Amino acid sequence: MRITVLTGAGISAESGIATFRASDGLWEQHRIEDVATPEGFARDPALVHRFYNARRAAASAAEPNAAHIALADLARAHDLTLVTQNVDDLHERGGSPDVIHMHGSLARALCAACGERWDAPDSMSPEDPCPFCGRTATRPDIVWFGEMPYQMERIWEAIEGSDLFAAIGTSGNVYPAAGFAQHAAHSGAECVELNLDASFNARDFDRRILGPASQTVPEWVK
Ligand SMILES: CC(C)NC(=O)[C@H](Cc1c[nH]c2ccccc12)NC(=O)[C@H](CCCC/N=C(/NCCC(=O)O)S[C@H]1O[C@H](COP(=O)(O)OP(=O)(O)OC[C@H]2O[C@@H](n3cnc4c(N)ncnc43)[C@H](O)[C@@H]2O)[C@@H](O)[C@H]1O)NC(=O)OCc1ccccc1
Repeated sequence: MRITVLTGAGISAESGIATFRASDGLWEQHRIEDVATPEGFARDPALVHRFYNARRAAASAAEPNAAHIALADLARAHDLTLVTQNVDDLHERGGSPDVIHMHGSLARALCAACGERWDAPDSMSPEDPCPFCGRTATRPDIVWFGEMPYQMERIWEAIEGSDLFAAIGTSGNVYPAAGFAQHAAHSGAECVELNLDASFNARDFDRRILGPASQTVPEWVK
């Protein structure tokens, strides 16, 4: 079966990584405008680097959970396209061979001057020179609000060719990811969401499986 799976912060919650909209979520402690926009980075790059250095430390201290591992099993049994909004590497450490990080990755750095990318050190600062052009315009390789997500052609193609589309642990209010289920439904795919509670775009799904992902995903994959 051709399957496209979209994951969000909820799949990494049980690995101890904060989600965005929970009461103790990331957006409770930081204004999106300050830490996840190009304008915020231009205003205060040191603040933004501190924010992502802390998330990079949290991600490396975390372990993949049963939901990440179950999706690696699914990839062995089916033609799976795994798309994540998450910037952690728990899918890869959970055994998933090929993950599309549509919002970028904590593991990579990007030079805003020459566009080159390289493996990010644990801690980055505005003074870090680009190893390619030497200029100090280094940023995390993360897609911020107002920026175009990565590999969108490949994602739309996978969705249009899918028999089944599943969204796991995402609240469905950030676009274009929140529009994938509707697009999949229009392309004839069956749509299912696995979440703690119904998402903002719940109407786009044929059915939903409620509960913690580390329990529902292995059950669903079986
Ligand atoms: C706020 C929203 C309204 N704004 C947008 O959508 C904007 C603007 C916009 C575009 N189109 C629109 C249409 C309508 C309205 C607005 C827009 N979109 C953009 O700016 C996008 C880019 C958006 C990407 C921003 N970057 C992120 N992340 C990286 C940074 C970082 O990580 O720091 S978004 C970030 O927030 C989103 C958070 O959502 P979730 O992952 O779902 O997390 P959340 O906490 O919300 O929910 C967790 C869920 O899990 C569940 N859960 C919790 N625990 C568990 C558990 N244990 N088990 C199961 N489930 C669980 C909970 O119940 C909950 O449902 C993710 O996408 C995440 O990646 N870019 C763009 O449109 O570019 C254009 C363009 C076009 C041409 C040329 C140039 C540009």
